[in-house]
Amino acid sequence: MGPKNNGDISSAGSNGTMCDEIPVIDLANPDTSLLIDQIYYACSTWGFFQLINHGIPPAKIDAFRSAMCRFFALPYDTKLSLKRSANNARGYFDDELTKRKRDWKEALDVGVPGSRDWSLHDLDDKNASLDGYNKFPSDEECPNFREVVIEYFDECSELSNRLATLMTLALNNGENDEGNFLERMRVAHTSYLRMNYYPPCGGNSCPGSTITPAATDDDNLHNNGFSAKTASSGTLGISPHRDAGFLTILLQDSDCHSLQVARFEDDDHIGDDDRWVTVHPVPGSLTINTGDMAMICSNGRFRAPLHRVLTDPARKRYSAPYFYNPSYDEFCRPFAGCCTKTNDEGASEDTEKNNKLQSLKYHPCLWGYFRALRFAGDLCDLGVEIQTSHFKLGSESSHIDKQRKFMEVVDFNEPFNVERYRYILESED
Ligand SMILES: O=C(O)CCC(=O)C(=O)O
Ligand SMILES: [Fe+2]
Repeated sequence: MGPKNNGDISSAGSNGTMCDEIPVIDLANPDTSLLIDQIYYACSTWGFFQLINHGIPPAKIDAFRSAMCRFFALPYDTKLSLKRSANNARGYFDDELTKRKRDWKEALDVGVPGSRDWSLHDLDDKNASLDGYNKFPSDEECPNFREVVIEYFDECSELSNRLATLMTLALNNGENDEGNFLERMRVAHTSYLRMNYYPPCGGNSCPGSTITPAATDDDNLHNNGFSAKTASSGTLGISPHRDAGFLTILLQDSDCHSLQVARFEDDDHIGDDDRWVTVHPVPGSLTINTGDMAMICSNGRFRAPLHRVLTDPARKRYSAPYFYNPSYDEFCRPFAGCCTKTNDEGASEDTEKNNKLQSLKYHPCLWGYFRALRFAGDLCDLGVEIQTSHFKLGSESSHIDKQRKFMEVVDFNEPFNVERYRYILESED
């Protein structure tokens, strides 16, 4: 059971309904049980919160932010030379598909090396992993970029571990029953940091482009080959999606209000503007959200919230989500503290506590399989995108069987290749 008290009166109306601002949580709060209550409330209602006093030194954030701007200002050809490919999920790209639609942005993904040793050459064989190899610009092309990004990455890894611990405490009544899961994730996480650049783009015109965004996805709208969709409120930088991993730490510009969170989830009305609440970043804060794996581990108590990004008609926007992900071979399953025990596990001994718990809602989900399918779906159309709903008990999804077959043949120390596994992956769902 989660804490009783939502712990954040600024986020709840007097009648218990939510106000339309995502909660702000102070990580330096010395009252740990209040902090845990606040995290439970935020993750189970919005799935989003803004974190202040998070402990990452402002100087490291500033250095990282300016390195990111320097990178995107490089000549297009230099960035293209770092392009990710069908068998390397890491690198530069400007053609991402979210929900099978192209986004209006450029991005660079870097992730924890397979060797977990940043001092090796990026293309060293020991650095191979399911997500591939990092592709940093050279020091001549972008001085100090690599060091600064790695420093920020390491800070995010540490902060993520701290947040994941608080989240599991929140789900287990303040008891750390999930120490093994947390420790496996700490030492073998497969996290990556995405740097995003959203060029200015208004409803009907995008500077630098003579073409209007209200075109089909396949039209070239930008000299980089972008295509865009329009929401009634503007062009979408990223279509509505949920983050796949355990949690995300998002660094965003505080003067751009482009990130929106779905307040109500009803797939029939996902495009309607009244479903979306804009995040107004508190200066110095980081925006945290829970992902699909946290939703499964929490047996559905934590939300993996839908969110989207609008472009801005006048301003450039930079953002950097750090996705904290489990080990590829981890089967994420609902924590014991969130589920009723079955009779043979001793439910009768603890009936009162059990009555407050929920029955098991999800099958275990192999993170490496989920990740591989999301990446494959970013690049090509494999059919319906994999979702946590495919792992719901009773959903009859073929993914349960496919992930078992995948686990039997996959080598997580090798870059993922869609074609090699297509015979398993192609979906009938
Ligand atoms: O740019 C943002 O604010 C959010 C980015 C995001 O949601 C993502 O990359 O998954
Ligand atoms: Fe996201």
